Amino acid sequence: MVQTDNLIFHYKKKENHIFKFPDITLNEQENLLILGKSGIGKTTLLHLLAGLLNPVSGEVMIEGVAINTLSHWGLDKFRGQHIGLIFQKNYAVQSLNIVENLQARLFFSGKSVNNKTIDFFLEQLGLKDCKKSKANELSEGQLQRLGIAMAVIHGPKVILADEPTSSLDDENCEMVINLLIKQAKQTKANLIVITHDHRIKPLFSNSISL
Ligand SMILES: Nc1ncnc2c1ncn2[C@@H]1O[C@H](COP(=O)(O)OP(=O)(O)OP(=O)(O)O)[C@@H](O)[C@H]1O
Repeated sequence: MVQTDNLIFHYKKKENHIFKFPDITLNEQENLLILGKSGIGKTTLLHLLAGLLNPVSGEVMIEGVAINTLSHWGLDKFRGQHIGLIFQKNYAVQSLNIVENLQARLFFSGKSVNNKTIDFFLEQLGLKDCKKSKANELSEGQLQRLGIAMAVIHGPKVILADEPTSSLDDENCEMVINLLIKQAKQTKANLIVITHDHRIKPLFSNSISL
């Protein structure tokens, strides 16, 4: 479950540029697409939802926990266990191969490393043939799909995706969104995608525009 209440934010260096975000309420298994033009604050909202930024006022509740009340350490732990983040940039460890990156992700979220689960995601995301390739040997599209696998492999309750399809062709775009929707359904998670990629709008029944 995800709920926000009166979220207001500004960056320290831009105190007169105030963001006021619409309230979001997502019950179990509800997904949301957040649309909006470049620079409107989509990534900012996603970072507030992930607790990477602190609101000036207002609250973000995830699975009944007001995440902004957690300690720095508590928030890191909560995020590692319950939130799957897909960034515009990929944060895979460059010197590790695909399988090692996924093993590390599972290890750091406190989940047992299950090679069957890893193989399942590699198959679904079309990464099986390059599973021994290091991250720095992958194409942009392959890196983006690795980022998606890293975000969902530990079964988070909330999946937050920032432009997950920006470097994907039409075929991979639909495949990735369908996989995210399927994964969210399987683990009864909420999926929130922010984008200005209008190809994915028909795949969501629930959307807001900033
Ligand atoms: N760390 C920062 N410090 C100051 N201003 C920032 C910072 N990050 C973003 N901004 C500003 O906040 C505004 C919103 O940025 P944000 O990245 O949230 O927009 P966006 O809707 O995600 O854009 P895009 O679709 O281009 O990724 C922009 O004007 C941006 O310049």
